[in-house]
Amino acid sequence: MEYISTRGNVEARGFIDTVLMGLADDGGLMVPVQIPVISPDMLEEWRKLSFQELFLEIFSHYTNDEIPYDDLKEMVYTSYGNFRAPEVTPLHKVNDSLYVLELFHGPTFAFKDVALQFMGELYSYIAKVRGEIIHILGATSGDTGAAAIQGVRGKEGIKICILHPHNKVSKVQELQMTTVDDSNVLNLSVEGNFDDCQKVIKELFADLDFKGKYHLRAINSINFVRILAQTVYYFYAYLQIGNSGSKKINISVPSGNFGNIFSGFLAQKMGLPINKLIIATNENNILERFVLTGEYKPGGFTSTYSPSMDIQVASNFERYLYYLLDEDAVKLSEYMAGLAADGKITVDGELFARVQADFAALGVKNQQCLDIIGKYQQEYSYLLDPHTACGIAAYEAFGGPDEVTVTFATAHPAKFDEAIALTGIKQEFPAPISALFEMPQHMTVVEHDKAAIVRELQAFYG
Ligand SMILES: Cc1ncc(COP(=O)(O)O)c(C=O)c1O
Ligand SMILES: N[C@@H](CCOP(=O)(O)O)C(=O)O
Repeated sequence: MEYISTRGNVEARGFIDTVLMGLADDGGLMVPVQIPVISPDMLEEWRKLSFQELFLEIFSHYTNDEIPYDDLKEMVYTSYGNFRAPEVTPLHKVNDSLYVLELFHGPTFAFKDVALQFMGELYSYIAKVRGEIIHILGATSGDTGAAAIQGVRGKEGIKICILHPHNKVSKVQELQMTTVDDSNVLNLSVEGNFDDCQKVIKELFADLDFKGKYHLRAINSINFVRILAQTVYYFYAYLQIGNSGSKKINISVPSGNFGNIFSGFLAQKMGLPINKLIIATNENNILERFVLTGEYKPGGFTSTYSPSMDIQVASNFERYLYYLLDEDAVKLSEYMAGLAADGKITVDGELFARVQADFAALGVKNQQCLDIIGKYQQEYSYLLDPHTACGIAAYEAFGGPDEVTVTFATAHPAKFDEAIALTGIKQEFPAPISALFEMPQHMTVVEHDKAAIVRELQAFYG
């Protein structure tokens, strides 16, 4: 398997080089030359596999034996050894038409742990066997940063710098990142929003001299390995539901940077028969507007009760557009140039019809999000975090009578008590979260100014 850029100007390369490249050197995103297709018989075989075994099967189609099987296996088992659920991502049945896939049993209580605990092991492995210097640079609206830091803290040969928007992440998210005192971790708290943080890091990755000189590596979903690791739980959820009779299976995904739902799109292309892929967003509803109107137009940032999804510029939209344009890198580059020049992309006609066939989408208002949390607590004694609540609202909007919907629970409610408290519900924090409130914090507050951020990075990476 080789990997190329959505923009067509990067020579094809293997798995490890793709991981190391992160953002493609031509400013695009790396994708496999050909997506492997899993036959229905093979899928049936996979039904009996554990999460870890499924992970190994899926990755074997992508890694070209660049990592010996036993090494990969060890990384996978180590990555999920510290999850609080033996199934890694257990499926919780709410009622006959709704399941919740709990993706929050990792060390930082959010779905990002699933891919990032593995990426921590992978980067550590690459540092050892290839002698590569690993200087991670990432942007976060709260969860990616916490999971990535946890995945690599204290690891030899690795340094990590994470930019988060100052005072725009939840208190628990901030504490998870900033109470880590390992010397290989730097937290920059940027006066701005997540889009501002992501824009700076993308500019730095696109500056090939800077990227090369400081050995910058990506942990955000611009890195294809993040997307691939996230496909595993789509397969796992689908196969765990077992025989749903004649019912079709939908998946509802709280969405922001479009990485998680793109993993579902990839799983579908690999042959997983998902019925509807449902995009759930909050009031930053750029993705809903795209699915409803064909216009993708970032702008009008709003702070909401689901802050991790307060995102306007969705990184992986480019990967989807590439497939929508039938893998035509020239056309894709024209669309992206149009986005840079006009601030929007519009698709119509047959392309727009395909978008509407690929996704359903709902932007959930703040009050509706709180109402859903209250309703599920009252009716099912099941406490949702505000991101998951958006996913449930979208299930309620799009789930059909002959369908079962799996909604992804992307975070534990304890991470977002600011919103939960507004519903009047009092929750108990898990011990590792309570402990954070007693620990000293380490972060540097910086202006939203690229030059100031670069100075911090130069001093840190050396
Ligand atoms: C809790 C939570 N839910 C949903 C999302 C949205 O996921 P994605 O950015 O992959 O669309 C995020 C952040 O990305 C998140 O942290
Ligand atoms: N919500 C995310 C935003 C970054 O998304 P990523 O999937 O590209 O890492 C976060 O928690 O930081």
